[in-house]
Amino acid sequence: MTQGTYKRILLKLSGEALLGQAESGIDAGLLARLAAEVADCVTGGAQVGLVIGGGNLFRGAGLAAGGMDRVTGDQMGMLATVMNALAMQDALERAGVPARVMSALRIDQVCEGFSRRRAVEHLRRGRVVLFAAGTGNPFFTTDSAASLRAAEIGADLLVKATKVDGIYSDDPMRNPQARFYKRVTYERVLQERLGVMDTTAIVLCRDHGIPLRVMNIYTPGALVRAVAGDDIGSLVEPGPS
Ligand SMILES: Nc1ncnc2c1ncn2[C@@H]1O[C@H](COP(=O)(O)OP(=O)(O)O)[C@@H](O)[C@H]1O
Ligand SMILES: O=c1ccn([C@@H]2O[C@H](COP(=O)(O)OP(=O)(O)O)[C@@H](O)[C@H]2O)c(=O)[nH]1
Repeated sequence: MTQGTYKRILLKLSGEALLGQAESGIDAGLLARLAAEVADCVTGGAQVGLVIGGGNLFRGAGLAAGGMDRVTGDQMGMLATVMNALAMQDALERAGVPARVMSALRIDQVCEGFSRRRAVEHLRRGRVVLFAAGTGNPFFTTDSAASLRAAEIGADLLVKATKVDGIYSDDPMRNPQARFYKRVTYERVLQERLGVMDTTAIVLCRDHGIPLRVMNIYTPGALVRAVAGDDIGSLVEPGPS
């Protein structure tokens, strides 16, 4: 990969990781650092779409485990992603980068509704677009929303910034013996059920030929390097398994 390979990227930020050192909600310092990194990518000429999870606030599956109706829980999870997106929009604008939240659920007094054409126009004008409320449907995840939006906007890279350094042979949080994969095919991720991203998201990336890079959200400078085409974290790409 050469420098500046990627012109339009979709970045998926873990909601859960936004907790950082905070006891609940969002770690303000971490948010500001991430916003500064996104700003560096934009200054460097990349168009950036962002999907933020909601796991620091609510997850439908967790609420359902406590007895709540699953669809209601997922709706709360989607609204949680809107809150995170608003916080990031604010942080980006304080970092000097214009940004627009577009929600898959209509909340007209708070942000724009999602429209692919308007999203692409915002990106062309140098605005970061924050795709909030996931896909707008229950039973999906923000990983799937990230793949979906990446395909819709024609992103040439999807970056998943999460709590681990990349993709391993097993969950590295549970199995310290897990082997790190620098490069891996979509097929292998699916066949070996490598759990770093859900199956729907991986299949969408595979079917639309979108390269996927998985990297650690806590590594300073990692995003700028990923956008510049540096071999950081793990890369999922087409090819024989
Ligand atoms: N094979 C694997 N390689 C890497 N991470 C894995 C793997 N299997 C499970 N995981 C776990 O997946 C997590 C990332 O997915 P997820 O919990 O959906 O996070 P996020 O909040 O970023 O969406 C990692 O923190 C890691 O513990
Ligand atoms: O298209 C979507 C995306 C998200 N969610 C809900 O929003 C929650 C937060 O998203 P996610 O778990 O993907 O966040 P992350 O793991 O990135 O923090 C999910 O658990 C779901 O309950 C949903 O119902 N539909």
